[in-house]
Amino acid sequence: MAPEGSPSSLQAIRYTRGSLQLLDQRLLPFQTAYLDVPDVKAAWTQIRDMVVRGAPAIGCTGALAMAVELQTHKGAGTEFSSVKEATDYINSTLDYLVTSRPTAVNLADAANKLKAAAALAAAADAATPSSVCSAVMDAAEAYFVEDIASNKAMGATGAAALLAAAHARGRGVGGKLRVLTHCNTGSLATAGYGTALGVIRALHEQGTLEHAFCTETRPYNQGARLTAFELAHDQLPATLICDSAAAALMASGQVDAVVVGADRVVANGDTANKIGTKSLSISAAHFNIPFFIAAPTTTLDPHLPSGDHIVIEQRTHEEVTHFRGIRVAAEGVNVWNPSFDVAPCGLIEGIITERGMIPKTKDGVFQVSSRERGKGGGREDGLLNSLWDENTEREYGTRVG
Ligand SMILES: CSC[C@H]1O[C@H](OP(=O)(O)O)[C@H](O)[C@@H]1O
Repeated sequence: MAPEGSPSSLQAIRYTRGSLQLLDQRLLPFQTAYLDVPDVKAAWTQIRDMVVRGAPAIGCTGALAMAVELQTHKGAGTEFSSVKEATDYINSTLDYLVTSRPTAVNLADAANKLKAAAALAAAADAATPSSVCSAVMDAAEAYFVEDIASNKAMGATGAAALLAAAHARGRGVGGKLRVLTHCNTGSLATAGYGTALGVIRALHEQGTLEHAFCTETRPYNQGARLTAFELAHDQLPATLICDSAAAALMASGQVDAVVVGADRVVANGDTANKIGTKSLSISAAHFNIPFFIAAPTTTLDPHLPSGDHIVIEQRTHEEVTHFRGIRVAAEGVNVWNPSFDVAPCGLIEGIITERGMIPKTKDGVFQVSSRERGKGGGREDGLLNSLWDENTEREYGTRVG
């Protein structure tokens, strides 16, 4: 099962019922290799080691790993002796999965939706362990397929938003935009097409992209290794810059808009994203360049009031001191390596989701609420969105991680 729109060489996730493989993104762009994911334990390690990365891709991987484990190791439910045994196993396994990386909310979002699917199935009159497991596998597959549909919808909304904001500031080249992005938010970070990079793809498809700029995104180099790979693959006009060159590029007048992804958008619109995003939002504000977030509603976390509540993942020293196993920093120095930082809501022009743009209130903050995640909201609800409603909010409350 591969959502259409993700070319095979850019397919981060390969799935059919009972089989899950991940493109090992640590080897890109030098080597294309897929790793099997036999169960949730393997998925936990591959997410932590960033074999797969990118908030939506992490959520999809976690959901599909649960599905594969139930199908191949639990006999699609026949191994459980009761409905309670099945739901208890599913819930505890999903809780373990969420501990692999704390900042991106998508993994917790996927876990909560699969728990909701299990709870709904378990409450049915003729519930059996197999019917509960089947509901969870269906929910996991729906989560995967819905992600690419979300990205396509976001692309269209985002392209219109960037054009309007840039033109309102008298920016653009013959109506076309020069757009700067950070990290990797494309097919390699999602089920396909991408979030912020999906907006850039949509501009290109509409003939309104003048040029794309991507930052290298130290220390994991998602930009230099992954986004540059995607832009070259799609033959988009693109230039790679060092992270430290972003403000100078803006000062040179070559940037009409900035669009980045997200790992967690909280209630007031503060947004956690790859380290360096805060700097970009401050520089964009200084140069009066519109700064947008593109994120599916699976990345919204209305339970946290503001960005200072977001857990920021700290990663290894070696990510900074070494590159592909070769030491590039002096011995004996300490390292501080937060993997994310928070763009303040006041510097964000708009939050682009598959349900449209989340508007800013008059006092310069956003009101991200669970209603963006539940029924309605402009896009035909898939299975999972119909599962996520106020009851689920009450029952599962604040997310883990
Ligand atoms: C659409 S991907 C969102 C987000 O995830 C990336 O982080 P990582 O590569 O560490 O998983 C980056 O922050 C992207 O913007």
